[in-house]
Amino acid sequence: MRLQFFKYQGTGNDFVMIDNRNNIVSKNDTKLINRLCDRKFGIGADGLILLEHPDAEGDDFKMVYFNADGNESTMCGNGGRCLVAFAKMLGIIETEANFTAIDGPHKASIDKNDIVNLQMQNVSDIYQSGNIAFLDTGSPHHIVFTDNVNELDVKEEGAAIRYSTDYKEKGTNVNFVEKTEAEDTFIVRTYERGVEDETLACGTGVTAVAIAAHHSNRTKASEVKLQVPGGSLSVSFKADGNNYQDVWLKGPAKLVFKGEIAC
Ligand SMILES: N[C@@H](CCC[C@H](N)C(=O)O)C(=O)O
Repeated sequence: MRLQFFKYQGTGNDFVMIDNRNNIVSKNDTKLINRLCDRKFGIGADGLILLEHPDAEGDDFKMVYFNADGNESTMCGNGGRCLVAFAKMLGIIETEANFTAIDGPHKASIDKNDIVNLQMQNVSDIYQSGNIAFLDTGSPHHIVFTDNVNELDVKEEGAAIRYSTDYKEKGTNVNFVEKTEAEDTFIVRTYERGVEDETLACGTGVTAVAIAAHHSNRTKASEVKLQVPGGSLSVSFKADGNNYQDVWLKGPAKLVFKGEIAC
């Protein structure tokens, strides 16, 4: 069988996209999904996303996300943004989208330059102690504020935290963050669970970083700019004490190529 796929990237976080409205891919086929994401034996990607018919009334589509290891996982912010661009390319939406992912409903908009603004879940549960924070923005994120982010071995240091006894059950994503000279701008490098390596960007990760930076008074901005190895993202929110609402993740989402693969 030959499978039609589309490859997208959002600030270098890359995804295989499959239109699964006819159930051509089984969600239990971990081996196949892992192989499609493999950079030597497959297409190559940090994750794979199935676009499916919506379950919820008023939705345009449903998002089902898998990490590169082939396992279904929690929310992917950059993947959600890329899925909106994919839905536009398929003619399912024009400039606005409503869809449901594993963490609940999302709204999004896309402009003529493929800049996608995606509403993320509200956050109120934030652990913060010194240079460390932990919060869930649809996916779990451990955050380390540091002053030498570009000198770190993110794969080695991220893995040590991800597999530590604190997180051993489910694991976590790990973000290393440095504040720039600008009051509202941070540099972020992320180790992703399920990829088990540094990726060029992580949407739920930068969302967590923006909220943690504001919560710990590292910035007063309610629109935070994040510089990641793959480009620039921004996160805006309304803060009321520990409650972060109306949280939006914004940045580019681009088609890289499309093709067919034997499987
Ligand atoms: N790249 C993602 C996060 C994907 C999920 C993560 N790997 C996990 O399993 O928690 C993003 O853009 O948010």
